[in-house]
Amino acid sequence: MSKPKKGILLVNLGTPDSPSVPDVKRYLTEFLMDGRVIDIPAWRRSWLVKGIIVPFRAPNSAKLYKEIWDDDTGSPLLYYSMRQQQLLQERLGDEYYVELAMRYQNPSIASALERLKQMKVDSIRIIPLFPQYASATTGSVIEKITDEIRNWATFPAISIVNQFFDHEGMIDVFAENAQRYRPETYDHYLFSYHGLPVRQLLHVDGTGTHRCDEAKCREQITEDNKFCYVAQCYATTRLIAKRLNLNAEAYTVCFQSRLGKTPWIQPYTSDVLKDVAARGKKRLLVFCPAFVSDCLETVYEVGTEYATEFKELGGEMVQLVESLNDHPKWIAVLEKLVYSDLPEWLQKEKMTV
Ligand SMILES: C=CC1=C(C)c2cc3[nH]c(cc4nc(cc5[nH]c(cc1n2)c(C)c5CCC(=O)O)C(CCC(=O)O)=C4C)c(C)c3C=C
Ligand SMILES: [Fe+2]
Ligand SMILES: [Fe+2]
Repeated sequence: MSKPKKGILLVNLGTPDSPSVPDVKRYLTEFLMDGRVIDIPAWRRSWLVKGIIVPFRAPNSAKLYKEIWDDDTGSPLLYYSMRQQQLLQERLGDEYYVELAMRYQNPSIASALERLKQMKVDSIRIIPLFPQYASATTGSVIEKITDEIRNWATFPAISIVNQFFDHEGMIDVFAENAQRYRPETYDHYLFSYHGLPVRQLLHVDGTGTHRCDEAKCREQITEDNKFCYVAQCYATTRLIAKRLNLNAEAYTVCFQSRLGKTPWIQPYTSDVLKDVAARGKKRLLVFCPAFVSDCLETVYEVGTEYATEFKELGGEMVQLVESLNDHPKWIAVLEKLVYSDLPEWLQKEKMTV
């Protein structure tokens, strides 16, 4: 019998094929028609997404995508995801086949799974590239993969990394990336995570018994909130802050990229900018630890939009700490996620983060 062949499937969110309006429309339609993203009845979602959100949003989103699109490498999200795939493949060697897929658009999950099937792999390790668990991201990737493989005649051994919000190596890379900006020279620090509609914070213990109790989730991960996105965002923050010796008054956790009129997780980053500017803070260092690759939401929303807004409010500068991208230590973390049977938080005796 030949050596075992192990398949690895990295999955990130997705990006349009190009910054043209038709490609952005196609991307937004697939993304927002996902029932885990816009979690309302299908007929209303279809009417809202196809009739209102996409026609009105796509031309503006296409302009923003043009701002971040590189002539040679295209979308930063796809570029860094491909680098992660390539570098992880180099680290793991030829016993492994590392595939990359995007939840929306290309390379598609169906095509990546088909390639793994054709390679006759014995196992598939699925790594959704979202440190903190959310139904709209990791949950959606798992649902989509399950749908795609439903009719396979034979299943290889399949395993999933469902969260890695407290991975020490990941925390180290964010802290190390901050060092190059001399963090001690800033007068406040933001940890700006992608937001979610509040109504999606149900089932935070996995049984449907508990919903998010934000006041508690800000403090600790427990048995009752171990799948809560908010609790995990605060836990990631505490660990990075500890690595950088930041005390609790020096930083604020906030949530960006709100869509629509329903309440999303608060505080909103745009409100926090106003608040810190009013408190006379001038120099902000901003971390975005929900993203493992730089993308529209980091490069443009934080690096350009929030930076401009903050200056208009009287601030001096906003510095974005780049994401994990192709940092060698991040690729080493991915390698550990390939090997580890249990996530770090399950290996600890008590959940103390
Ligand atoms: C942490 C990861 C993410 C969560 C959680 C998430 C939830 C979420 N997003 C939208 C709507 C949009 N998000 C958009 C872009 C975008 N979102 C993420 C990640 C998460 N989203 C990333 C990495 C990106 C950037 C992709 C890129 O190509 O660079 C967009 C598109 C851009 C725009 O038009 O503004 C939308 C729309 C919802 C509704 C949601 C939760 C329910
Ligand atoms: Fe998003
Ligand atoms: Fe919570």
